[in-house]
Amino acid sequence: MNLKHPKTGKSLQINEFWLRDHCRCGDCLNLDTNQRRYDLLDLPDDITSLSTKYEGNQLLVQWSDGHRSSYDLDFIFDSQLDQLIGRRSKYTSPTAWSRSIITQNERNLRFSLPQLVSSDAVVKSLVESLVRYGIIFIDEVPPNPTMTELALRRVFPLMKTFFGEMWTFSDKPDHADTAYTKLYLGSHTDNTYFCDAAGLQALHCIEHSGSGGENFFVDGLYVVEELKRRFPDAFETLCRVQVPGEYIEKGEHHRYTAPVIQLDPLTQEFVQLRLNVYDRAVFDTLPQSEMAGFYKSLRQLLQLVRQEQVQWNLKLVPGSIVLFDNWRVLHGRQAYTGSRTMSGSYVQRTDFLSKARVLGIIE
Ligand SMILES: C[N+](C)(C)CCCC[C@H](N)C(=O)O
Ligand SMILES: O=C(O)CCC(=O)C(=O)O
Repeated sequence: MNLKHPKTGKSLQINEFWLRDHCRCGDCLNLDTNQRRYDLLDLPDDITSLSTKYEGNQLLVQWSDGHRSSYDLDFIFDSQLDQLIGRRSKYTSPTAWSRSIITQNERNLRFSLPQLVSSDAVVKSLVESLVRYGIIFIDEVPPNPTMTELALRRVFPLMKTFFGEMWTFSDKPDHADTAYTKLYLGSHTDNTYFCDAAGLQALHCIEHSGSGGENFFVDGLYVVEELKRRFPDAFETLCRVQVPGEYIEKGEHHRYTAPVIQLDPLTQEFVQLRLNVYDRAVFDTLPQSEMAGFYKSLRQLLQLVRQEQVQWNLKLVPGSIVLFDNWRVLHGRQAYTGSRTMSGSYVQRTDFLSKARVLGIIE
């Protein structure tokens, strides 16, 4: 069916089944839950429009199955792929950062717990910065798990995993993982072994009496853009090759396989960087003849990640929570001495994005 918008003059060739399937009347759509009231197979496959009529900004359709629909023409024209892609740029878009860029913007990343608790506008501003930069800090948080949880729950629900909902860790071997040691941890993203890696990760240094233990953060978006520019073959390889991540301890055996870089299939925009060289399982998803190319590509990415100019080094101090996008920002830790206790939590990706969408920050 060919439509012509009476106001904009734009024309649109529309699939009639799609149009019938997007009837917004109360018989087709539960207007309270936004769920369709019918099974797709209830609609005749050969459904056609018997008559159409423009009435102002409405399109009236009489269907061959006897149904009558009334559409807002703006709804039809706005619900198309070109509009979806165009809308992405209208919302808060990410700012890729090197160390110099992020340190120049640090004032936009810091929020205080008193401000957060007393103002919804501050909550929105925090989520905006998290979408834009992928990292924020909540200051003036009493250094204990309870207040850390209170601060985080002011913005997001928490993600429960076998590590806990809120977790506290030190070098006590509570889990079979290097995080529960004093050792160095190179830049990585967490949960490459989960089907759905945590969307956000919060870390709060509750105490540290010793040396070392500085953290560092790298913007995976910035590095992936640099990889695409400088090493396009490596970029293509890391967007395609399936890399298995694995976590094994008593009573747990998680494994998930996906590319290191995930792009939006519609817009080719960056969606996720899954990079943790430590948690890689046996790599058996490529024929040996392709291994050299893969390792070359992964090494090129890791060399970019380890550049001084992209690494933001900072010491997390008691009272300040860092909250970062675990699908984008890599984090790491210098080795340390003495007693060091960290508290934190994960937030599900879907809950992060839902909050940002409800606040009108993303599409
Ligand atoms: C954050 N917390 C200490 C609870 C868990 C750390 C998990 C570390 C794991 N190697 C990964 O990268 O996912
Ligand atoms: O101990 C830290 O500061 C970070 C540990 C870490 O990288 C992790 O838990 O994933």
